[in-house]
Amino acid sequence: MSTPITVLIGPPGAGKSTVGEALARRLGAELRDTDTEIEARAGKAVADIFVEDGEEAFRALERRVVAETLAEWDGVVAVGGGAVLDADSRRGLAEQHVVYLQVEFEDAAKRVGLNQARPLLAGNPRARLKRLLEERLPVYEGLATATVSTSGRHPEEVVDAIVELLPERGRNGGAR
Ligand SMILES: Nc1ncnc2c1ncn2[C@@H]1O[C@H](COP(=O)(O)OP(=O)(O)OP(=O)(O)O)[C@@H](O)[C@H]1O
Ligand SMILES: O=C(O)C1=C[C@@H](O)[C@@H](O)[C@H](O)C1
Ligand SMILES: [Mg+2]
Repeated sequence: MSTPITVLIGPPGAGKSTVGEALARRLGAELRDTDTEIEARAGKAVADIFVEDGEEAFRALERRVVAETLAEWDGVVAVGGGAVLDADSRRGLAEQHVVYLQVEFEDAAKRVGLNQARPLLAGNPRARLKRLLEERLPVYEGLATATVSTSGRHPEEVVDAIVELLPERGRNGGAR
């Protein structure tokens, strides 16, 4: 059994994957991005899982990957934006050091773009993203050990802010 150094949560466009990579590099640790792990296991992109198997199948796989990752990973973790919607995953996250990456709506909209493969935003991406941010805000805030704003900050500046807030073990790159 291992414990991640920290777990990044936040909505699409918060920069979990980008900042997660940069944070892991800074700490000399490795990143596990649950979306990437799900894609590896399913052998297809997240968007294709949504289309071919449905969101429920995606969420079931996500629940398993989150549980296994929290139990076995000792580096940095980035969880999919909607992983916090699952009660079991929330219970697991409640025992972790969790950084909520905050993003203003306009920044998230710009970062996500309109052409990218984000199945939950299909249809009317701006309206869907706005509602998603509003609905999930209390869930992200409720799980956060620390909150870091990403708007107007370069990913490396976001990493600076996270490192400041990490417990001692994290700042040593996970050495105990
Ligand atoms: N601080 C930042 N400033 C500007 N652009 C950023 C920042 N962080 C990430 N980006 C850009 O925003 C886009 C989305 O970032 P990323 O994929 O890391 O978000 P995410 O939170 O992992 O989203 P998802 O939940 O969909 O996986 C990428 O093109 C990335 O380069
Ligand atoms: O916010 C969400 O619900 C999602 C975010 C992405 O990370 C992916 O996990 C997927 O597109 C769903
Ligand atoms: Mg991501």
